[in-house]
Amino acid sequence: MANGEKSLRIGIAGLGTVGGGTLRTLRENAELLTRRTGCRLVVTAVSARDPGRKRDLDLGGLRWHEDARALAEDPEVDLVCELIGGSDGIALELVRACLRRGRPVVTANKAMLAHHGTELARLAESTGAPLGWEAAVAGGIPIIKSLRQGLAANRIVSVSGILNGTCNFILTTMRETGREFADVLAEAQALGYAEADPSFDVDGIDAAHKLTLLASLAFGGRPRFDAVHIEGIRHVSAMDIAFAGQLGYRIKLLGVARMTAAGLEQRVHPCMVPAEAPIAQVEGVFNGVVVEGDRVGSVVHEGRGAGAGPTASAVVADIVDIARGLRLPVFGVPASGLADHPIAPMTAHRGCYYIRLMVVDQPGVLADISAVLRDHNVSIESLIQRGRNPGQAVPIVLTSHDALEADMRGALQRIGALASVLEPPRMIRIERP
Ligand SMILES: NC(=O)c1ccc[n+]([C@@H]2O[C@H](COP(=O)([O-])OP(=O)(O)OC[C@H]3O[C@@H](n4cnc5c(N)ncnc54)[C@H](O)[C@@H]3O)[C@@H](O)[C@H]2O)c1
Ligand SMILES: N[C@@H](CCO)C(=O)O
Ligand code: NA
Repeated sequence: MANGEKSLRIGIAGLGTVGGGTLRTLRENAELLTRRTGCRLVVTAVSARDPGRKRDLDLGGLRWHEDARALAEDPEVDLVCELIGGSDGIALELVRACLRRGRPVVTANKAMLAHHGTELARLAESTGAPLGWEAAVAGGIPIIKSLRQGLAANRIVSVSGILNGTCNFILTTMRETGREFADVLAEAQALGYAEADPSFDVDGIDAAHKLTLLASLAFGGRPRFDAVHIEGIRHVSAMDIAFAGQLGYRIKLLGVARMTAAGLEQRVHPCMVPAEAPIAQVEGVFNGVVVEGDRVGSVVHEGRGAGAGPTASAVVADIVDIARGLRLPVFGVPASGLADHPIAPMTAHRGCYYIRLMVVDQPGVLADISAVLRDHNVSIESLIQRGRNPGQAVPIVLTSHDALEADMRGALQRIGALASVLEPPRMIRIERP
């Protein structure tokens, strides 16, 4: 607060989807926010890359910084919102500079926190500067507050979620319309959901950034992005979406973190989830996170995970916390106490699997495939082979009982090498969150 007057002066770095939404929310809900915090939340300074760009925002009377890092030094700023993005570069330099001098920071930047979370948490703790990051995971869903505060009594068993709105929008639209992947991606980009580099969305990287942070908070460990098993949705085909429907499943890109006997399992990949499960009902750009606690049981969170309004909702909530004087450890425990959990390799994962093979329609093919599965301890739960096309390619779909990933991979390698199997096998894990 400046000179004892009841105001908190905010500097915003980055005036894109989230920065613009934040400025608007602070202005349009100003009176309400003042009543809730007891002080005026007033934007005094901004920085964006292109001062000449036409924006639908009134920037009159605001201090303009060519270099966002100047916000860390601006004497008319008490709190900085870092809404530029990118794991390194200006965003990281700005946040470091603010925390070093004890200036509060609110950020939506999951990439930066997934890569530099431990360092930034230590820095924040060393100067006592709050670092808010509710907007970084699942946009408007208050999942960070839920884990850090509401569920603080629980030993967390698992966290599973739809953490990328772009992928969920694409998968939902593909299922509903039968449209192509690339066509739907362009629409998600136009709607402001996608990352600057949309491969971050569709290759699962953005979801992995968010999972890294949720796992850190849930299990009190250092954020370990490098230890997440990541697969994206580029290879999910219309045929697999249709078979999932026939089997009573929907395909979702899930992030799952849980503590197993082999260590912390962190994985992001397409999953088949039962169509009636709460997470399967989370559609379009919505995100959903299911937390399993040892006391509370299962808690389901759902809401908008991307876009200007929902993300600004989370950014401003963090500003409100800081204005109210709330100070909480960045990852739920003091930074010096963050554990170094052993990491479970993906080959140690156990679960059920969907396998689709394109095979030559001829006698003996199924016998060969089931022999390989038997040799690798994989037990078949169900099998679909519909239609006939003698001598030509037909799909065979199998689902397995509980199996070890290492066994499944071994089996698929041998099955893929059979002369009667015409394309690389497609495998999608079945999950029941
Ligand atoms: N869009 C969403 O729905 C959403 C949701 C949650 C989190 N996020 C995160 O929020 C952050 C911002 O995302 P966005 O969607 O608003 O991106 P955006 O591209 O719309 O906005 C980023 C802004 O930063 C500005 N910028 C770039 N380099 C700069 C520099 N050197 N100095 C000052 N400004 C600079 C750009 O000009 C742009 O206006 C990212 O970390 C993103 O991952 C976005
Ligand atoms: N690109 C992200 C934005 C929200 O973090 C998504 O689609 O979910
Ligand atoms: Na959130």
